[in-house]
Amino acid sequence: MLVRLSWWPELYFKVRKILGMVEGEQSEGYLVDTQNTSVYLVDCVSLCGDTSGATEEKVQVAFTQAQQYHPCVLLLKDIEVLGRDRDRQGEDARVIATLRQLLLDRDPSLSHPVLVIGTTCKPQDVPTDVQTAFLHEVKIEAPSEEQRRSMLSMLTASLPLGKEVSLSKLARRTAGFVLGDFCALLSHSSRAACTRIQALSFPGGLSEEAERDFCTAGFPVLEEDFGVALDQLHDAHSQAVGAPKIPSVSWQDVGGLQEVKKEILDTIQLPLEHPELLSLGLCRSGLLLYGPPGTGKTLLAKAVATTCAMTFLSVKGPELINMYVGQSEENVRNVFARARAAAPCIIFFDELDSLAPSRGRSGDSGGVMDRVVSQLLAELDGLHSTREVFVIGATNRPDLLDPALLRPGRFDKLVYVGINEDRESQLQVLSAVTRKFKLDPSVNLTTILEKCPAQLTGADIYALCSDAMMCAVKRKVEWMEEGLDTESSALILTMEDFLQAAARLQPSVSEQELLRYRLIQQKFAAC
Ligand SMILES: Nc1ncnc2c1ncn2[C@@H]1O[C@H](COP(=O)(O)OP(=O)(O)OP(=O)(O)O)[C@@H](O)[C@H]1O
Repeated sequence: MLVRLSWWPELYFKVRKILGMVEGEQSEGYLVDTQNTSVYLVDCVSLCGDTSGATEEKVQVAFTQAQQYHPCVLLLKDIEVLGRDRDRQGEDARVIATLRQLLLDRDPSLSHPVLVIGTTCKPQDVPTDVQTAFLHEVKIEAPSEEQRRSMLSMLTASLPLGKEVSLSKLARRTAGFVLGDFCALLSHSSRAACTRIQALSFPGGLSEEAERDFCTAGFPVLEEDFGVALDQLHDAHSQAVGAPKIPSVSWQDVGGLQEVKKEILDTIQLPLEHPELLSLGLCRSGLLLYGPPGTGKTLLAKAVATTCAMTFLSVKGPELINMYVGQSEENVRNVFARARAAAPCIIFFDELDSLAPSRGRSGDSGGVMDRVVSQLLAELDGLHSTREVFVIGATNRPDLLDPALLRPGRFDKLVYVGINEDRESQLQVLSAVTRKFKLDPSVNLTTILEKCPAQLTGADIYALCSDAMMCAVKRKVEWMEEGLDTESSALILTMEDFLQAAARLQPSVSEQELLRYRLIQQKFAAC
């Protein structure tokens, strides 16, 4: 693939300067330039032999071959794999020495040298002797919105796009995406377009040959196809250690919790809207939501991200813990790096207590958790220089957290998210959850709540509604079997569905647990 160097201006000017091209010229360039410069691409994995000698020989051959094409760029992909022994733990001194020598020894008689560019996504794994043999080090950050737009416009230049497709909008929705992600986005969108057209025009399916002809003829990719592809990619990403994504939870989806909403918005929205306040250096970047499970902590954080048009990176504490030495700390570092790349961003740490328990008490022999907590503290302290990344932590057990986490400048704002104990707040939640349902006119939400236990979390009310929905679905299926209803008619929930569900509803937080949470709340309110 051609890589447009203007996306990475620093790299662009260095390459042009070294290749002897006019310095400071403003036109855009490609890695494969028009001035008779070739790129000789070598995947370093293919250079790894069974023995040090074999690897050394392959490396030498690669350099000799590149020399034949000069002036050229020798692009060594994933250079960190060279100079590692076979189990990738220790270093292979022989290969490192050879590579260093090849990098440093250039034929001065050549007017245009072979320019060696090494690429890596793990700079910490590149042996120091190899790293220091390179003259320049260019860190390629995740592309900005403008660069993403420019990438999209180049990659879609030959694609027939629907009129309503806005590349600027797509660039805004793809914070944190890199070039590879855009290539995947395009192939997923084309596939979605193909599936859509086939389903519409050829419901019976196509023969293999007809399908090939159809694909060759081309078809327009619409905004909805990009939407499908983006959802697929975001889902795939979030299977790994979370990927930033702008959620679609509105305040209407959150019932009650007015006070908590206000506290969060004051902490996050105010500094974003009034950056002049930031210059005083008094802004918070961390907020801790605590309270019983299912009270809407995650939902609240998502709603804030949606309202402030921020990307949302959700990470569950245990997901970051890894058995390999140093990997857990690196996972923590990566989360913050991803968030910075997708700024403005909210990092939501769910189950924070499992990621940052009190140090010295976690009981793991290698002190892994202590190191993770220290890394997390360092990253939180570093947030003061990156103004657009906020951290929201959520936990059911704030008493288990390392106290250093709650010091000023870190998670210094604690907000209790409790269960709904009065019918008024329960009604607000029930109205929010049933907002998108089709209800029979006989449904009276207040009467339903009177039949429910006195103390309910948001998740309990959600369970009540999904149970009522199941009753309605069962009834509809029965009616359809009897020929009394059709699949296309809307699913309507009746009062009877809700009453059946209410009779079965068990509160998820017991009286005893509630008492414990109240004690915790009192303890932290007094701090
Ligand atoms: N205030 C609320 N308004 C509407 N729905 C709510 C509310 N609180 C909770 N819910 C519903 O309950 C579900 C679970 O809530 P959520 O995951 O936000 O709770 P949580 O406090 O983060 O739980 P946990 O501590 O177990 O992670 C939500 O998906 C939502 O459907």
